[in-house]
Amino acid sequence: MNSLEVSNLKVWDSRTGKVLVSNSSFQVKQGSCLAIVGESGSGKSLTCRAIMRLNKAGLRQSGDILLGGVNLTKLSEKEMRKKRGKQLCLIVQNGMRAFDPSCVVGVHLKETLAWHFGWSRDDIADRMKKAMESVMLKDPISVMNSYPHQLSGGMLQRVMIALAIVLEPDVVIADEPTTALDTISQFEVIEQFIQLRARMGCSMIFVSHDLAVVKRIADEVLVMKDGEIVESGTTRDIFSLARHEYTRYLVSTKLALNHHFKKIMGGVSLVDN
Ligand SMILES: Nc1ncnc2c1ncn2[C@@H]1O[C@H](COP(=O)(O)OP(=O)(O)OP(=O)(O)O)[C@@H](O)[C@H]1O
Repeated sequence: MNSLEVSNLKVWDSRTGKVLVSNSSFQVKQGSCLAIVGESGSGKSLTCRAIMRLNKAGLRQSGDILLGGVNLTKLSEKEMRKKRGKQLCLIVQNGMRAFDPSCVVGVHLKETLAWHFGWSRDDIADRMKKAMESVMLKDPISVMNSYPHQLSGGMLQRVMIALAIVLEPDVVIADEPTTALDTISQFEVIEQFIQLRARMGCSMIFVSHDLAVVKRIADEVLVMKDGEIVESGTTRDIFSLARHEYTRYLVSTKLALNHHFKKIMGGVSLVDN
């Protein structure tokens, strides 16, 4: 069964008429993780934001997006707002952008959860504390009382994952969630994403330019180039039997990089090849 079905998605710039994502169709199976890969500017973020219906005002979109059978493109903005967070959760690259810089993190979390569930302040604090502890945020109370700029990028991403644990969405969309992090935080945050999926059984779209991460986390892969899907398949097939020249280029570049890394690290590998 599919959690999410995207059919003939097109995104274009209404001012210039330029098509930025064209005729894109794909599905995310219940409980599985679909990675979207491709070079910068290939349309990965626009695709994610189109699913959330959060692209900038100058951009238009057409096509159908079914979430659990409900066509999101037919919903009013009010109905869509109820879906965001509770059923469809977007975790972005820069955690700072997800939070209001003028409020401590706890305010944002309480507002989001009170709006979706109407829980009491104590209930929210209790649930968030447990979720934060489960993603290795050691002092949840101090995290909730901190302004976003007082927390590291890795901590902010973990707060977002903790929020997703409490919201229990059907689909989590993670748009390059580790790109802005240092290597150790990247590793830790990826582990939390893997655990999030294992624990909640949610479906996931994971955008990354890092094929080692994709290999670790994704069941299926979608390769985008210039706003089009050029190839899709299981992660195993994409890495071993890529048909499209561009996919082969991506995979071979990664393997060459890994080979180099292995050489300078004396045998430690970034990705199994
Ligand atoms: N608001 C906008 N108005 C016009 N063009 C845009 C807008 N946002 C993005 N684009 C263009 O759409 C194309 C796809 O952008 P998108 O952000 O989806 O790329 P991406 O694959 O996510 O890249 P990256 O890996 O760098 O994040 C790019 O050429 C970009 O310049």
